[in-house]
Amino acid sequence: MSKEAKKTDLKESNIYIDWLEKSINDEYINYYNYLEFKNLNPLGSGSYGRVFRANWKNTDGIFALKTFNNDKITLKEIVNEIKLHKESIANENILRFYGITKIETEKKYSLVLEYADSGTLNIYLNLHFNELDWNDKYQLSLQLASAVAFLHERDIIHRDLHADNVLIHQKKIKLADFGLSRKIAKASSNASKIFGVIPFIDPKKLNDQGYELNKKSDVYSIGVLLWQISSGKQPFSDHKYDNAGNMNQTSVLLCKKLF
Ligand SMILES: Nc1ncnc2c1ncn2[C@@H]1O[C@H](COP(=O)(O)OP(=O)(O)OP(=O)(O)O)[C@@H](O)[C@H]1O
Repeated sequence: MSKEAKKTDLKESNIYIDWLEKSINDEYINYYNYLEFKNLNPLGSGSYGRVFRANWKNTDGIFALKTFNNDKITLKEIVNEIKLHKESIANENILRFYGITKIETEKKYSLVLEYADSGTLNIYLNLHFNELDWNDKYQLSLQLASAVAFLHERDIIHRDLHADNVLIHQKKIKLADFGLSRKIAKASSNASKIFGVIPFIDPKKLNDQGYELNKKSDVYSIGVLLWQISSGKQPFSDHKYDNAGNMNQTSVLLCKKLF
C-alpha cells in the first residue's frame, strides 16, 4: 500500500473512531469500563478479532466481548452493525448488543454482546443432534425464520446467514452478525471458513458476481439451515468445496469469483 493510500485509510478509520467516541459521549451507545470485566475466557475468533466470555464486575452476569481491529473496513462494518442494532428493537431471537468497551492502553474497542451458552448452531448440532426431537427442530426452525422475518420487516437484509452466525442460548436461536456486508468475508484469511459458507449462498450470486443479495437470498440461506437442522448433516458435504486440501477446479473458480 502506498504512503498516500495509508494516509487516506487512517483518515477514514479516524472518522469511524470519532463516531464511536461521540456516540459514547452522547450516550447513544452504552460504555462499559473494561477493567470491570472479570474472568475473561476465549470463546473463539473470526475475521473481526477474538471473542471472550466475561463476567461483569463480580456478578453472575455474563457477556461476550468481541474485539475488533481498527482498520477502515472493519470499523465501517462495526459502525453499520451498531446502527442496525440500535434501529431494530430487541427481539428474543436476535443476539443483543449491549454496548462497547475499550482497552485504553491498546486503544482497542470490543462489542459487548449477549453471551450464547451453547455456541454456534454448527457446534450445537454436532453435540446435541441426537437429543433433539421433531418439536425441538421445529422450534429452532420457527425461531430462525421469525428472527429473519423481523429483520426483513425493517428492511434489513442479513446477507450472511450460515450455521456459524446463528448462536444458541438455552436451546434458543440467537441470530448474530446481521448487517455485515461481504467485505468482512473478504477480509477473512481463513480459507476453510470461506468455503464453509458457500452452501448457504444464494446460487444466483454464484452465477453472477454482480447479483445483489436480497431478502430472497436470505430465504435461500434459511432453507439450507432448515435442512441442516432437520438432518443434522453439513449441507453439500459430499462436495469438495470446503477443504483447502481437496479443492477441485470448480471450487477454486467459484471462490475466485466470489472473493
Ligand atoms: N455471543 C457469543 N456467545 C458465545 N460464543 C460466541 C459469541 N460470539 C461468538 N462466539 C464464538 O466465537 C467464535 C468466533 O465468533 P466470530 O463472530 O468472531 O466469528 P465467526 O462469525 O465464526 O466468523 P466471521 O466473523 O469470520 O464471520 C464463534 O464461532 C463462536 O464459537
